[in-house]
Amino acid sequence: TLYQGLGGEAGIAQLVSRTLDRSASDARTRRSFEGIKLSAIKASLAQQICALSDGPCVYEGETMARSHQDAKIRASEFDALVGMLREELDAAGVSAAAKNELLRRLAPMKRDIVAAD
Ligand code: HEM
Repeated sequence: TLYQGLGGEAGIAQLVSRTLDRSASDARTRRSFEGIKLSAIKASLAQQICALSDGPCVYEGETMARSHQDAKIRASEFDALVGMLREELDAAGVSAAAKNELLRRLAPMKRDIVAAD
C-alpha cells in the first residue's frame, strides 16, 4: 500500500514533522503558523496522511476548508508547502511512485485550503 511506501506510521510522522517544522520557519509560509501549536497540527496531519494512504487510521480532524479558512492561504503558499513536502519525501528515500501518488491524492485539497482571491 501507499502507507507502506511512505514508511508506515514512523515514516509518516517524520515526514510530517520535518515538513511542518520547515513550513513554520520558511519565509514563504511561516506567517500562517504564528501562535499555532505545531504538535497538534503534526498529529492531525499525520493521521490524515495515514488514512489517505490506506493506512490503519481514521482522520478525526476538521475539514480542510474549516481548518484553513481563517489563514486565507494563497496558492503560492500552498505550492511552497507542497514543495517542501516533496523535498522531504525525496530526502526520506520514498520512491517516485509513492511520492507522486501521495501528491496526487493531496492535490484535490488545494481548492478547499486556498482562499478564493
Ligand atoms: C496539502 C496541503 C495541506 C494539508 C493536507 C493540510 C492539512 C492540515 C490538517 C490535517 C490540519 C489540522 C486540522 C485539524 O486538526 O482539525 C491543518 C491545520 C493547519 N494548516 Fe494545513 N494543510 C495543508 C496546507 C497548508 C498550508 C499551505 C498552510 C499555510 C501555509 C497550512 C496551515 C495550517 C495551519 C496554520 C493550521 C492550523 C489551523 C488552526 O489550528 O487554527 N496548511 N492542516
